Amino acid sequence: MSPTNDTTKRAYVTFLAGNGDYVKGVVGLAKGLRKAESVYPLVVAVLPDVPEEHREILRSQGCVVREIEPVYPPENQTQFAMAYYVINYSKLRIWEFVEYAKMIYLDGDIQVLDNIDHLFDLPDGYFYAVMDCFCEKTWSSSPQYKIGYCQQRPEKVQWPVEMGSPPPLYFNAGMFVYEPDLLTYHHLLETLQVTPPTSFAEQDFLNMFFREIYKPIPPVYNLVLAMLWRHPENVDLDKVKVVHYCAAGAKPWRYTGKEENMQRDDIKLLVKKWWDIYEDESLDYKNAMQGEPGKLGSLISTLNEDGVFHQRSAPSAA
Ligand SMILES: O=c1ccn([C@@H]2O[C@H](COP(=O)(O)OP(=O)(O)O)[C@@H](O)[C@H]2O)c(=O)[nH]1
Ligand SMILES: OC[C@H]1O[C@H](O[C@@H]2[C@@H](O)[C@H](O)[C@@H](O)[C@H](O)[C@@H]2O)[C@H](O)[C@@H](O)[C@H]1O
Ligand SMILES: [Mn+2]
Repeated sequence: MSPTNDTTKRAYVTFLAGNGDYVKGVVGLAKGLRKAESVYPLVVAVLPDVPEEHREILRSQGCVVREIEPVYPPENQTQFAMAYYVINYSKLRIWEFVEYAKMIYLDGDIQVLDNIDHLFDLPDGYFYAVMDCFCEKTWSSSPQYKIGYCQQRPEKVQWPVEMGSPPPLYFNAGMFVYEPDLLTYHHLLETLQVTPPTSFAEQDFLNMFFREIYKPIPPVYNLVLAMLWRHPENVDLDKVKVVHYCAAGAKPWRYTGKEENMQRDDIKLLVKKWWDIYEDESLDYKNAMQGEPGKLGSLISTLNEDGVFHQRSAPSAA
């Protein structure tokens, strides 16, 4: 289906929980999208525990702040790969944002280094995301990890016939292109309540739920950092548009360089890129809006329901 070309119904969306330091990740993301000259707003879905002071910081950076209620998986004894993953089920609320027809979800620990607005033009009816990697210790309880199989290099270790068919293509849920829709939203929540949780929480659940319409997009749209040491042959750093700081110790705002792989030159370069954007005051919303009109294209600001000005591109002449 041809995608909606109503640019007012397109937005980026991220998720923020807690009163900790992930708010820095979201500020960095908002500034990175501005540096990449994206013409769409960034919606931030915040849990009730995000303090008003953090919400104000996000509004002052031009974000549209939307409070969501938490989503919990059914009672379970699951050991998540990371204990805090349980809060990530709340990401499912973004299917309720039906004032938008097409959204690109980005984790708060993601940075956009190059304009990716063209992804909004992908045909409707599919779920687009980048394939993940199974080689990190976080996967150690999975059958793939135990036999050394990874979808990034399927020819390296063949999937044994006695284990049935290889797992379907599996995406990283830190970045995806999707269409908010109330029927899908209610189906997601109903299905969640009857689905036993697994180690990668909502990422596993989304992979199961959207497996029929999942379409892989190139790794330049979500560089899962472990790819740099697990599958360097699949990475061309000069072409990467989106960096996902999901490896242990890689969150730029917490970076100490002490964890495994964190002394790599490419990691140091990517962490510096994040900090350069985060500390660039010319990218602050209040300053960027005073830039010469040509710099940010002929933008039309509209007042949104939150009473926050945010930018939209002028409808293209074409
Ligand atoms: O304390 C937290 C933990 C997670 N998140 C949000 O949930 C996303 C997923 O968590 P994370 O990126 O840490 O998972 P990873 O990609 O590292 O597995 C983050 O990017 C944030 O957007 C948050 O806001 N506060
Ligand atoms: O709640 C589960 C999370 O699962 C994913 O992170 C994982 C995955 O990328 C593994 O492949 C890595 O090994 C690991 O480090 C990393 O944390 C998503 O990025 C995150 O948004 C969220 O869905
Ligand atoms: Mn992440």
